[in-house]
Amino acid sequence: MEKQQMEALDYHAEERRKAGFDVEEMKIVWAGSRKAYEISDRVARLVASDPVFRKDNRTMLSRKELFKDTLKKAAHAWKRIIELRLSEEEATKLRFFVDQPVFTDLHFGMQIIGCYAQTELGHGSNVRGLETTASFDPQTDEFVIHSPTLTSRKWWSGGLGKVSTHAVVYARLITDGQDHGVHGFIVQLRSLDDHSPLPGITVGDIGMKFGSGAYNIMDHGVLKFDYVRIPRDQMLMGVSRVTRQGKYMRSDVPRQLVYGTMVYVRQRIVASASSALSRAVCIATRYSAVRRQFGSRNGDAETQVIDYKTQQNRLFPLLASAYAFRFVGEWLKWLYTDVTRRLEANDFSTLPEVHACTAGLKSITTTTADAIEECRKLCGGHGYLSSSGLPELFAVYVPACTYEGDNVVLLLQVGRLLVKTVSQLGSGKKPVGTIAYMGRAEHLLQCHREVRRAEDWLKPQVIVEAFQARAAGMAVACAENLNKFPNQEDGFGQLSADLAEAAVAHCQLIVVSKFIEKLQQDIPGKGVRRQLEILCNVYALSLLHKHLGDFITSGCITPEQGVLANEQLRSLYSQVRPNAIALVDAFNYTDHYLGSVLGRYDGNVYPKLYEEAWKDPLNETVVPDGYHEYIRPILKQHIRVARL
Ligand SMILES: Cc1cc2nc3c(=O)[nH]c(=O)nc-3n(C[C@H](O)[C@H](O)[C@H](O)COP(=O)(O)OP(=O)(O)OC[C@H]3O[C@@H](n4cnc5c(N)ncnc54)[C@H](O)[C@@H]3O)c2cc1C
Repeated sequence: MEKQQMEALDYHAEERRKAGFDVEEMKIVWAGSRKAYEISDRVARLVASDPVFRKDNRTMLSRKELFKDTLKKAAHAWKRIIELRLSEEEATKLRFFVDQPVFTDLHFGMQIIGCYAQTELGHGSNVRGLETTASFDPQTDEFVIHSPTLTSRKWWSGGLGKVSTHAVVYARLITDGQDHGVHGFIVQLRSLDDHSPLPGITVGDIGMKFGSGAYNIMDHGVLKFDYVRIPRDQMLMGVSRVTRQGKYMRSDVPRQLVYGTMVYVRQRIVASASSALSRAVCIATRYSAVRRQFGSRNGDAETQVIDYKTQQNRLFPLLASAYAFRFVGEWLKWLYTDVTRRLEANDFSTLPEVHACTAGLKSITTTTADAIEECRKLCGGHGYLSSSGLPELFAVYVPACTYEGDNVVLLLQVGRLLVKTVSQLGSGKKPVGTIAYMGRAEHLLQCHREVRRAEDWLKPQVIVEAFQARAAGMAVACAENLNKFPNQEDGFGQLSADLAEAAVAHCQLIVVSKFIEKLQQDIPGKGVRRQLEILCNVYALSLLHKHLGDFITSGCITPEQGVLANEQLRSLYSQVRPNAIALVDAFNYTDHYLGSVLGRYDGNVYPKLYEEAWKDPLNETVVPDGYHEYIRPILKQHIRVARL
């Protein structure tokens, strides 16, 4: 009886019954392990049931209220972590599900709060262009930090505006009048007694950012130095140092050590991409199964919009991408361990490739921003409401395309490595890691794909080779075109759009390959592997269809084979369709975390949308503020032209 009642409330019950695989087992695959799943499930429910973590009114708060609410949640999260004696993994999950990060999060129990101040008003991507100076004064054994121009003011640093007491500041190191380029310094900004700025420091918030709620929870800051003195030992002296006499010296510690941290940070970014994308896809999929438009005959129900092939063609590749990004993120965790081990053994051989690979993956997985926007459109008009959760998700996610390296700038770094690899092919130097296939470029470009029927596109080997040949073909074409320029740097500039496209092709190959490798692992649970195979093929063939021009121009497939790939893709969509709701249930998101009326687990969308509308502050009164001043005069024609 109880089950019947539950199902009566579940508008997706029929959809869930259709699933051809074990959802509980898929949840474990998604979480990474049974233990990770159990922790995540428990902590998500804990957060969802705590009224302090409520966030349904977030987009309506003023900036000040929002900032204070964020601090309150962070303090409460910390209290719960202590009271419940949560492990580090559980505490991390708790902050994740609170879904409102603040700069104090990582700092509880510490005496200072730090931020990272590199970007300036005038320069971000071009770090060499930074203007803040750190001049050594041998008389006092101090550095003098100064902002010489308007464009040298630090800008964008998260946590700087109102919260941080200290910053790692990047500035041009000057000793004895000589400029040694940009180095890091630890600078105290605010008093530890009353939080007021120290002498010579001007600091504040840079103002409202894109969207309601969203990243406005964070105090990104502006910072100006007016000859601020810091002791010499506050320079970060890992790779170079300044002696008491003011002599600049490079240490023998390899500069490549910084790569380890970078791989870690980018691995986190890729993981967040799969979280944000899966969230948007979950909302759009559930709503697409509830929403009906057209198609009713003889009094039958209208068609669920998820049954329209155009909806599937837009939605299912995004669903497949969420899984693909999850698995490439898992692989990056392994890569980080591998890099750390190699660095400890002074083995730097794979670093250029690892650097390029993580830069490129950061760039292509943060296209999630476009995917969130597509999910909003997939939800039609209601997707544009704040209560759909999608506008805020988009606004909070979209800067990921810019921070930690502008995506285009990163792709160009990958492109450079690709053409360098091509140019070294004849020298006997073997490409390694994800770029190893370049060693077979000649073979890949001559060889033809064995595809005669649509089903031939289901063979992993065929897919991988097609992606390898496309990436190799584009890199070789760039290298050949580059050779036509007498000056290489001019060539890089002129060909930069092609280089970025070649980099995208290389990175998509990595994601496809890692998905296929995941399928070679032991995957228990009825039908789970089968669903993942379908999603993997959807991911690969939808990319192939989208970039068909690249594949055909590189000569790696024929136009007829492209048509067969599309035919196969349509058949795959039909196989995803009955499993779609279960595939998003496998993300195991609570309604609290999703924060979307459209994405509710029970699909009970319309009464909740209606209810939400009445919560808007505009509806607190039936006659709005401003009626007497501005609406009534129009209606009564009392406004005189002179007053306009
Ligand atoms: C939400 C958010 C949080 C941030 N947090 C921090 C922080 O905590 N600390 C910090 O120091 N900074 C932070 N930043 C700053 C961030 O790191 C920079 O904005 C980023 O590196 C991009 O630099 P930019 O703003 O100078 O962009 P620009 O480089 O000015 O980009 C403008 C355009 O020029 C293009 N472009 C630039 N160079 C090239 C090139 N060589 N070839 C082709 N095209 C090019 C870009 O693709 C882009 O389209 C944050 C930014 C945001 C949005």
